[in-house]
Order: sequence, then C-alpha cells, then structure tokens
Amino acid sequence: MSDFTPGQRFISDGEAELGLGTVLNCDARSVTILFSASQETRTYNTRQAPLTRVAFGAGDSVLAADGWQMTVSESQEHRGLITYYGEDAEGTACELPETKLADTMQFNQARDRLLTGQVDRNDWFDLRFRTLHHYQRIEQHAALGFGGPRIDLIPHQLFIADEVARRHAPRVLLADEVGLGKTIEAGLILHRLLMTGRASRALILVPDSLTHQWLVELLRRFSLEVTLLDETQSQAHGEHNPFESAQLILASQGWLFANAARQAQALESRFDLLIVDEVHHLDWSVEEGGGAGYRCVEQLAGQIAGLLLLTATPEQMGLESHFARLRLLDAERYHDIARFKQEESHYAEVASAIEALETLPATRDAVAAVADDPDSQMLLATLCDAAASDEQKAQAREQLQNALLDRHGTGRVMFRNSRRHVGGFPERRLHQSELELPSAYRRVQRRVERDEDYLDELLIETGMDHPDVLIYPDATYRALSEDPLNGEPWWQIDPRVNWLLEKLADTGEDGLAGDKVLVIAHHRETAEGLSEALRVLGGYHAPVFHEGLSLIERDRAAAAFADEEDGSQVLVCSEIGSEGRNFQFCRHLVMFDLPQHPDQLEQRIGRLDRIGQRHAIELHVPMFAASPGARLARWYHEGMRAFGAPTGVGSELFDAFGDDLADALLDDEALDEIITDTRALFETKLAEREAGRNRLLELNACRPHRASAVIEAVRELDDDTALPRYVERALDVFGVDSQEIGAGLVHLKPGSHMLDGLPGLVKGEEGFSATYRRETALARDDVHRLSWEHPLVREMMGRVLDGTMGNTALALLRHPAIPSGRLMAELVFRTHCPAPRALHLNRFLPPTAVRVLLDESGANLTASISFTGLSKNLQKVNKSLARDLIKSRLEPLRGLLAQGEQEAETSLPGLVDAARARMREQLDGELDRLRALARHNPAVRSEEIEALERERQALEEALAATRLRLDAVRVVITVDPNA
Ligand SMILES: Nc1ncnc2c1ncn2[C@@H]1O[C@H](COP(=O)(O)OP(=O)(O)OP(=O)(O)O)[C@@H](O)[C@H]1O
Repeated sequence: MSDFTPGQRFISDGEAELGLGTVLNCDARSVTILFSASQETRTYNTRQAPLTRVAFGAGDSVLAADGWQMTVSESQEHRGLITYYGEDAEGTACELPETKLADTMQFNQARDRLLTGQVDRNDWFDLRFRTLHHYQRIEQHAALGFGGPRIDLIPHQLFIADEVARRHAPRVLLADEVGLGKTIEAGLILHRLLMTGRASRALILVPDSLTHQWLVELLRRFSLEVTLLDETQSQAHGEHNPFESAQLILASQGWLFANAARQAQALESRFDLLIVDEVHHLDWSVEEGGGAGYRCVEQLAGQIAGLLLLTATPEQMGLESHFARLRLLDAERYHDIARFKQEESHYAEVASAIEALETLPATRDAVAAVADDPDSQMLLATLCDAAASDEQKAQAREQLQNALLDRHGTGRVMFRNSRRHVGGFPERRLHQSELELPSAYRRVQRRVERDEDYLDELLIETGMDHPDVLIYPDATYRALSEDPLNGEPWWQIDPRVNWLLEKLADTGEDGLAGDKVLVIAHHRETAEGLSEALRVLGGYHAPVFHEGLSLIERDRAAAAFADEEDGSQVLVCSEIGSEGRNFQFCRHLVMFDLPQHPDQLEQRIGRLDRIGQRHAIELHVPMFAASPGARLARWYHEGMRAFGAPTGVGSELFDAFGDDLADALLDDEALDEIITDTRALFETKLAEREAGRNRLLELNACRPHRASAVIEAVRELDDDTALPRYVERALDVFGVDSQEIGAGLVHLKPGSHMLDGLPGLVKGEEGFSATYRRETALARDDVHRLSWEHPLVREMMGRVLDGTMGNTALALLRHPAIPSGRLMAELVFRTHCPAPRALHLNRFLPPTAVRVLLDESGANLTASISFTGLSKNLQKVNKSLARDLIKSRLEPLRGLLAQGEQEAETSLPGLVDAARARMREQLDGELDRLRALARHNPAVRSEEIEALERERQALEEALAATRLRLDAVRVVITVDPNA
C-alpha cells in the first residue's frame, strides 16, 4: 500500500524552488507530483521519494489558492487528506482543505530543521551563504555560459553566440567560411541556452564522419556530455523512445535520414534546439522538392523551436537549395525566391550607405536614401550637425550602422564571417606538378579525343558519369578492368603514386619528408588503392579515411594520423569522408585529383586552413600534362583563383559554366574561352558581392564593439579571484583533497569522506588535475578548466542551494566585549520566485540573500556586524552540544525567527522593484527594437515579437509573486574568551 494519497501536498527536498506539489497519482511503486507553480511534473520511487509532507500546526499562517490568508488553529486528517481550521485576516472562522493551498506557498525548511534540533556543520552554513552570494552574481553575469568553455576568445564567434543566444528560440544559419569555428559557435549557443535554462534538450544531427569529433569537442571544450545514438543503442532501449534517453542527443544524419521509424520517434520527443551540421547536403529543387535529409530536417524544424543550421558552403547545391534551407528557418519570410533575389540587388545600396557614414556630411544623400525612418533620420541629422560633439557623433554613427544592418538583408538569420574579415589566417601556396600520362590512361584519352562516339560508349561501358570518366582516369581504368591491358592494379601504372612516394621521401626544400601530409582523392577506391600502394611500394603505414568505414575505423585512422610522436606521416582521405574534420596540425595537402565543384575544393583546403593552423598551407596538385584533370586545374586557378582564398562565388560560377566546362575538358581552345568568361563573371560577381551581400554579411557577422564587450565580460569572470577561494572552501566541505602541483595546476583527489556523486571524482580513484587559467587549459587537453561553469563547481553549488545542506548551524562566539551566554540569530532569507526555468528569471532576480542578524534582545545588528566579520570569530561545537543548546533556547529562537522574517520582508519590495526595472529596461528596449525592425526587415518573425511580449508578461507576474523564504539560520552563543 502506498503512503501517498492524491491531493496531498509535498515539497521536494532537493528542488524546493518548484513550489508546493500535489500528489497526482500513485501506486505501490511510484508517485507523481505536479508542481503547478513551476509547471513541472516529477515521478519518484515511493520508497525513497525526496519529498517532505507539508503539514501546518497551530499558529502557522497559510495561503489559499484564491489568495486569502488564514491562521491555523487546528487540523484534522480524513482519508489521508488534511483540512485546516482557523481564522482569515478579518477574524472570520474558516476552513481550508490542503488541496486548496496555494501552489506558491513556501515551507520554511530551515526553521523546522532548527526547531527540531537538526544542526549542520558551521562551515556548511558558511559555504551556503557564500554560494548564494556567488550564484546570485554569476546568474546575472553578462558572460554566463561563455565563461566556462575551453576556447580562445575569438571576437566573431562570441559576437554571433551572444547575438543568437539572446533571441527567443533562435533560428539561424551559421555559415562562416570553412574552419572559422561554426562548431564552436553552435557549442557556445547551446551552452549558454543550457546554462540559462532557456533550453534543456537538444538534438544534434551531423554527418557520420563527424559524430565522434562533435562528441569530443562538446565534452572537451564545453564539458557537455552528449549521448551518441545509433541503431544498436536505440534497439537497446526496446519499446522506449531512445530519443528520450538523454537531454542531449547526437545522431548521425545517415542513420536518421534513412530511418522513418526513428524519425517518428525523434519527432515525438520534445527538443528545444535542433543543430544540423553540413547542411549544404540537404538538397531541394523546384522539380523534385526536398531529398530525404531535407524532408527529415523540415519535419523536425517544424516542431523544434530553436534551429541552428551549419555550413561553410551554403550555395554548394545551388541557390534554390540555399533558399530552401533559409525557408526551414523561417517559412513565412522565405517563400518567394524571386523576391529574395530582388532584395539582394539592394544590398549594395545599403552597404554603400553604411560606408558613407564615414564621410558625412558630403555623402548625406547616399545615407538618406536608405535611412528613411524617423529614428534613422534623427541619427543622420546628429551626424551632420556641426554642433554635435565627437562623442555624440560616434554614438549616433554606431546606432545608425546597427539600425541599417539590422533592418536589411539576411543578417538576422545568416551569419557569415570570412578569412579576409577575421584576419590572421595563413597564406596558401600552390605547387602544381605536371606528370606524363601513362600509356593505359593515354589510350583511352586519345580515343575519346579522336572518336566523338567513343565517349558515350565509354560511359556505358564503365557505368561512370560525365565528366568523371575524363577527370578521374584511375577510376576509368578500374572500371575497364575486363580489358586484358588493364591487368595490373591502377596504382602500379599511375605516375602520381611514384611522384607522391618521392615527395614523401624528399628531404629537400620542396620535399615532404618528416612532415604530416593529408592526401585527398575523389573516390574511396582511389584512397584505398593509394594507401595500399604507399605500404607496398614505400613501406608507409598510411591509414585511409572514407565513407565506407565504420565510425570507429575512421576515428582510429584520424587518431593514428594526429599522434605527433608515433603517428603515421600520411592520411589518405576520400572527398566526402573528410568533410568537417580538423586536421590543422598538418600543413601539406596533396590533392591527388580535383573535385568538380569549387565548394568541394574549398572544403578540402578547409581541413587544414582552420583556426589553429600556424603555418602557410602548402597545396600540392599532381596532374597529367594536357589531360582533362590539368584543364580542370587551369579553370580553377585561372578562372577563379580557387586555390588562393575562399571567395564564396564558386557555386555561381559552377552553375554558369559547369556544363560547358565538362564539354571543354578535351579542347584547349574551348577551355581558353571558358576561362576568359569565367574570369569575367568571377570579377563581376566578386565585385557585386563585395559591394553588397558580402559586405553586409561581414559587417553583420561581427560587430566589434559588441564582441569586445562580451570578451571583456568573459575576462572579468576569468580574472575573478573569488573563484579559487570559493572552490577551495567548497572542496574542503565536500571532502575533496586539493593540492597545488605547480605550473598553475591543482590536483583534485577524492578524500576518504568525500560526499558521493561529484562529477569526475570517484572514491578510491585518482581524481583529476585542473587549472583556473584559460591559457593553460588551452595548451593542456589533459587538464580540466575550473570555472563557475565547470560541472563540478555547478554540482557543488547546486547541491548546497537545492538541498538543506548547511541551512542550520550553531557556533560559539568568544568576544571580550560581549557577556557570555547571550544568544544571537543570523538569519539568511532567499528570494524565491517560482517560474518556469525557460523564462530565465534569474537574469533579473536570481535567488538573492537577505541577511538579518539579531541579538537576544531583538536588536538588529545586521549593519554593524558583517557576515565575514562575524564568521571569522566563530568556533564550531559538536553536534550533540549544539542540539542541546538549541533545545534549551527554543522559545527565544521562535521569537527571533518571527522578528527576522518581518525585518527581512521590508527589503523585498526594493529588490522586486529593482528587478522589475531591470527587466522592463531590457525587454522593452528589445521589444522596441524588434518592432521597429519588423517594419523594415521581414526577417523578424512575428512570433518572435509575440513570444517576447508573452515573456515580458510572464516575468511581470512571476516577479510580482516573489516571496522571501528563510534559507538558513545560524545560532550564535557567546562564551567567555577566558573560560
Ligand atoms: N575559439 C576557439 N578556440 C580554440 N579553438 C578553436 C576556436 N574556434 C575554433 N577552434 C578550432 O578550430 C577548428 C575549426 O573549428 P570548427 O570545426 O568549429 O570550424 P567549422 O567552421 O565548423 O569548420 P568546417 O567548415 O570545416 O565544418 C577546430 O579544431 C576548433 O576546435
């Protein structure tokens, strides 16, 4: 039989902030409690439910759900449910069944514990007060969520993360050029949303080859533990929905996109944020609609409020697909591609207007043409006003620039930083080597050149596509393996193999001996054959990395390559297999052949040319003289400088000339013409982009002022000297030994009395080394970085604040000036404001401590004796003595508790008013900005404004319901210092 009855009222011991809960239903094994005030439901095992039954006694004041107060004189229980009898505020007799108690009622745990003689250690009380103080500070901090990650503080990333994470249910496309840190940006956004409670569940979909890298990056850089879900794991959950098994789920796109049943389960599971990497593979066209991947993401994106799409090459699958992906972000805004293109044509005008801000008043007309609303016109007037001060002008310039950027273009949904803009990236150097065509390849090439019909025959015979059959002669050779002349493996006859072997062994200036070399080939079979050739002919262990390998095999190959000391010199990758991977520890890229699409070429180079690359990038391209492959290289090099730097227009050039180029791969004259035309279009497109879209995107993707403000806020947390002091104190209380081991490191080791359940620490095990310094943590992957956001620190803070730990204490005060035997009560009240966590109310009113120190006569000593002043003069006593001392002073203590409550209450209106003012200032400002924006830029979703209005209303109501709760109480008894 269960001890629970529906309707009974409980509070959670661990999560008292949930408010007063009601038993919804129960059976012999479990009980479900509804916490209406915070809109949460919890199910517990009946045998060990961390719940306390709420039962009031005579004299207690209780609040009814419909708002009236009553003073209890007695209570009766009938069939498990209590009814209270007493008087209301007017003195009228009344009764109240417990089911009608207000959900927002507080239960003074500390008071009850104290009066029943439950006393904690004095240092626990100390820690509790300090925890509350720091928690309050950190929860409101501008860098919350950005301070902990182990990353370099790179402005464009922090700007984007800050801008995106502050939005309601952000939906954006992160489209920085390859290797500029989109994964890091997504991680920062996710981390912040989790820390602030704005999201608690996320689904991350990445290409198969990147699952492990994401898993590792999220753990190593963000201390986020994600669960990698695949078919085997899912089956282990049997009937249960595997997506419900964790808060953060990482899954491979290949698996989910191909599995309708699992997709349905993912759709059923409620996530707050969906992250999809390498979205350029999600193709869509007018004729055929979306592919399987697109359709899957479209369905999920329809249900999940937050959406981050990541790609470095958004237009790789063409403009239509790019547009279709923007539609995933906001279907209302992106429904008409013609209009979208037309808007783009105005970007140049906006970009010029922004540039013209620097040369006012001469360029006033250019600005006025775009800045057409009253606010902007006023700012423009200030800028042109000779009487305005430099400071006023600088401020007006920034405001106007922000307004123009905000209001035009895709800036709100798409962020794209480029190397040129970010700066500090290494040079790329091209080394082309011309080799002689081997006879087996020449035979085919000559025949195709001579005989027009042979190409068609060849396509049928090989089953290959055009122009693959021409630009990948080794693949054609393999496909013609029936031919007796093609008896040997391709790598035996292909001169590129020997060329590579010679290069690898060459110790000269142009040689690669002793350096790591990444080799990329288009086909998986080429990669496999090449690896074999390197082993057989050169004795190299060259791991391969391609889409046909299992995830573990791939990661093993990448790890074997990455190992600095014992690792292999060469890694051979296929095109698709290596996308998104981090190989910036290597500076030599051998492109064994070339891809057909300029964006794929950029993806290849992006493996090395990433944040963290410290050398110039050496691009080695072997090619056969006068071959289709060499002509393709010319088109890239001369037509669009594709080996030099990313330009972002490759896709447009491919769309314009891809087909003609395929036909010109055997014809130098035709090629010359295509190159000339490509070059002309390249220059035009580039100029257009530079003038318009690119410039706007760049200006918008990192606003330096905001970025530096965020960095400054993060640095403030980095330099917070209170952190090590607090952590040491907490470690001591939790029973963790900490020892300085030099070089800015501490080693944390579980002590014999360590409290269980601390992340990373298990009794009997070694523990871990850690540092407080960002630089040390970046240089040392093997050590933890301790910050206010580290899971261990969060766990300790959470355990202290959510539980009863240290909410009562007794200590002795030896002081010559105070007679012995006197009683003092140090009461700590905490603001309590039940609200859904997603409201992130803590940014305005985090749990805030109100301290009241009373002496036995009721005199208020709060202002004259500080917490630390008192604390350092106190002495602990053993628990049984403490209990006896409290029991002997119960009556005066009750009086002091009641008085303390009244005194604390006087602080509440001020705290709430200040929080309300902060909330209004921020949200009203944001609402004004959004409403103004929406008039100009349809990229502002109407639901975004409505959501913000609802949020403001909900915050108003939650703040109005703020109550003070006695959080902790320390009894102090004075003793004669000479005794
Ligand atoms: N702020 C940072 N601090 C330290 N390392 C970083 C930072 N930003 C990026 N990196 C590193 O640079 C590399 C590239 O970052 P990331 O993988 O996020 O780039 P990306 O834009 O997603 O690349 P791709 O376009 O290839 O998918 C990674 O190794 C990442 O760990």
